[in-house]
Amino acid sequence: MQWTLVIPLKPLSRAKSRLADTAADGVRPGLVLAFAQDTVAAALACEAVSDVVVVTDDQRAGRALAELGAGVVPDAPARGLNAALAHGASTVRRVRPGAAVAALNADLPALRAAELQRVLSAAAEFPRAFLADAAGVGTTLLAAGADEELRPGFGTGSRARHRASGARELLLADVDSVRQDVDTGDDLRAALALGVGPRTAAVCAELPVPGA
Ligand SMILES: Nc1nc2c(ncn2[C@@H]2O[C@H](COP(=O)(O)OP(=O)(O)OP(=O)(O)O)[C@@H](O)[C@H]2O)c(=O)[nH]1
Ligand SMILES: C=C(OP(=O)(O)O)C(=O)O
Repeated sequence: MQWTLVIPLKPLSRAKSRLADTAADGVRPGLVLAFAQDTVAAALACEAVSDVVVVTDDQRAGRALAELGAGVVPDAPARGLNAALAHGASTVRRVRPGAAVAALNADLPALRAAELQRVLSAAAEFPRAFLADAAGVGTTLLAAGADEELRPGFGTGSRARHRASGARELLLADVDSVRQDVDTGDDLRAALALGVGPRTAAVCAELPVPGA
């Protein structure tokens, strides 16, 4: 089964406020962009991924991610993360009705294509399925097969919300790189320990990140 990934990205200047103590205002937008570039590059390298659509109003990020091969859709609803994801999924399905779609966070700088492949293969067994984040509270991926609405419920406590919505939780071992989202300095250190992509590594080399 081939998937279209829908990746939401806030305007860089407002994104990842919880990383303010790790990356100052002057460097944080570049770090957030590097996370998104490494996420998109790994996603596009996954055999189960036919294409990637980024939902963002950020011009700089849109250009950089299009250069990697992503499609870019403006965040037309401007009503937050879940509205952006629903808009991305419906934009994909206007062009390709019945496409299998999966929402993936843009803050997965350690993402490995082979691990994403395993998650998507497992997701293909269910109408809707999701993967919990490393903290065990949130979600990093929500998948909807052909003819299923995505019905995204991302945000604080989304693991319980997605489970309650009837989506199947994927209980997989050895997919840490798909679970490791980066919200805080500790998350960044955990991602660096897993091994981040080249763009994040380059930005982090300039940061005073203990453990880097
Ligand atoms: N297009 C779009 N993406 C969003 C929006 N809100 C969050 N995102 C993205 O959704 C993903 C998960 O969001 P969070 O992990 O909470 O990221 P964040 O909002 O930048 O982080 P904080 O400022 O620390 O809360 C990230 O890829 C964000 O860039 C939104 O309103 N529109
Ligand atoms: C967007 C989410 O959370 P966080 O803001 O913790 O990344 C989520 O886990 O659904």
